[in-house]
Amino acid sequence: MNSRVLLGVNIDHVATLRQARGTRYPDPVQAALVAEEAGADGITIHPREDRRHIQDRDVLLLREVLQTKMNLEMAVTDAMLAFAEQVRPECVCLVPEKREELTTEGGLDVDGQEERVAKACDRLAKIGAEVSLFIDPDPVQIDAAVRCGAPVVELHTGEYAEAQDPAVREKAFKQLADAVAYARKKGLIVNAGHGLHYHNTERVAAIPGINELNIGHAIVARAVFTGLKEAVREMRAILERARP
Ligand SMILES: CC(=O)[C@@H](O)[C@H](O)COP(=O)(O)O
Ligand SMILES: NCC(=O)COP(=O)(O)O
Repeated sequence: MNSRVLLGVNIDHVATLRQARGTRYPDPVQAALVAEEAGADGITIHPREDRRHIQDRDVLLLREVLQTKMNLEMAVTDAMLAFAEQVRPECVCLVPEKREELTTEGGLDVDGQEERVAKACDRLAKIGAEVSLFIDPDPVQIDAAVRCGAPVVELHTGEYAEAQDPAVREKAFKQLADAVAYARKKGLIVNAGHGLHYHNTERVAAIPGINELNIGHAIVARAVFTGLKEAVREMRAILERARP
């Protein structure tokens, strides 16, 4: 029987709500503990270079209190690598960042900056972090990830998740499913995420070979109406339904 699909809950946008007024609430640290109680297998946080949401204080406190695993998303910069060496998360996911972007727009171009990414992977492996590369579902990028020595890739599901035209969505889904199979053949652990919500996640979770889905914005949005515990439980149930 296939092992269950893991759920990584990204709590960035709890911090977005806090930063909107500069208050001390809602606290993403409290959100992480609630998400863990509700069934999250890990907590994803993305201290962006502009610190628009997650703050260093959040990361340092979470390091002390998380009971599952910390997946630290970060840009490939010396400053963020040094921060990861200070924090020592279980997992680090290297993502592209542009200050002007509303959210992550594409996957990391590993193929175009292989030496830089390989050095980052090596530096993070030395602190015992499991390194994941957030890439488009593209065999060229998957091959580059293998060359860089990353054991994990997280495939960007944005094109599938945000497609309005059914034909475009189906094409993006097939590209994603083919990329999962290709990456698995290369011996990689395959995660996925970005833009997944309560109506488009089940079929992604059902793709054979998917290890973990990282989902945040949709869970936090649902939590506004149902509460975070229920929102995580509902997403957990979708993953169980996809792969009983
Ligand atoms: C890489 C990815 O898709 C997300 O994990 C990332 O955190 C998105 O950035 P925001 O959380 O700032 O929207
Ligand atoms: N890496 C994807 C992630 O952590 C959450 O992305 P989203 O669900 O907030 O779009």
